[in-house]
Amino acid sequence: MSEPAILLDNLAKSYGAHPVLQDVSLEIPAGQTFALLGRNGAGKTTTIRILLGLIAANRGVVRVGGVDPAKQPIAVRKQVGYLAEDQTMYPWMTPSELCRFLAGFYPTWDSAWARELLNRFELPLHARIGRLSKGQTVKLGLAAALAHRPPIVVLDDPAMGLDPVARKEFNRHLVEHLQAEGSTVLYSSHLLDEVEAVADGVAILDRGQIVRTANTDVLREEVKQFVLSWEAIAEAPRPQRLLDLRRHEGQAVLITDNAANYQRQLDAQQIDYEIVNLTLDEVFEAYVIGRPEGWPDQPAAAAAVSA
Ligand SMILES: Nc1ncnc2c1ncn2[C@@H]1O[C@H](COP(=O)(O)OP(=O)(O)OP(=O)(O)O)[C@@H](O)[C@H]1O
Repeated sequence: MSEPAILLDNLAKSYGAHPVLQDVSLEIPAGQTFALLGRNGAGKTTTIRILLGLIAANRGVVRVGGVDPAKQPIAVRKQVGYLAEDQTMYPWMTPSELCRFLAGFYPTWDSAWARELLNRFELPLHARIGRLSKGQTVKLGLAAALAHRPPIVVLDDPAMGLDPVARKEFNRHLVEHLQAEGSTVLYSSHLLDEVEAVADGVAILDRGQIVRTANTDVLREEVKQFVLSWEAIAEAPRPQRLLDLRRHEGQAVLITDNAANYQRQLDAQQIDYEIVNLTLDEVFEAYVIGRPEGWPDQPAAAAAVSA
């Protein structure tokens, strides 16, 4: 098998005594678009900054295009197009001047491609960057990240602060680019619905740990909601991997990421249930805010627990 474009193995990072990443492992094959999902403070930016060699991990192996960013940060930056969460660009420059400036740093800078990206994103070439809207600034950041034709693209929450239409437009540009270039993309976000249209795979990061890595189709297939009567739940088996359990209007509403297996178990016991497909947003919520506690052992306990 060929080497993954991005590899993290057993990564750990603390700020002082505060652990931020613990045992983070991830492999992104070349050519894939991968979303790193997590709530605010989950550790997405920290992971990305380690990947780019901007900060060092305390433990673990990191390889970007086969290179260790802690040892060769410049070699990594040359093959990565990076859009930072909080990009600071010189406000007095124009997009056209910024491109000329950046071209000096990247031997592979493609001026014709840069110009085409600026046109495609409908950016004014000669307006001061400080005068651009938030959406235009993000698009300029994307153009700057892509214009040296990097094999790997890392985007830290690129759609943050954009309105829904601008986010869709941004994603459309991104998808078009990906189809044209075949780059590997790591994309951090907490906007699931949009990620769904773009990503081949996702990793869900929760409080510094990866709680699930999967292809988006697999996630939708494996993670489902079951609704059964609260009385039935006392007789029903507890799902092997229960992510959430709520009581709602006399019914048990539960989410498991082993849906096919649980369905077989319920069928075998002839327990009535309804099965509900979830959006990627709901899947994400089940992993990061699901509460699997409160499974009743006996009918008496079942009557006592309520959401
Ligand atoms: N330089 C720093 N010093 C101390 N703590 C930090 C530093 N940078 C980040 N942290 C802490 O590390 C944790 C993870 O932060 P990080 O920015 O990686 O999260 P994130 O998932 O990118 O969040 P967001 O979606 O809000 O950008 C947070 O608790 C944050 O306060």
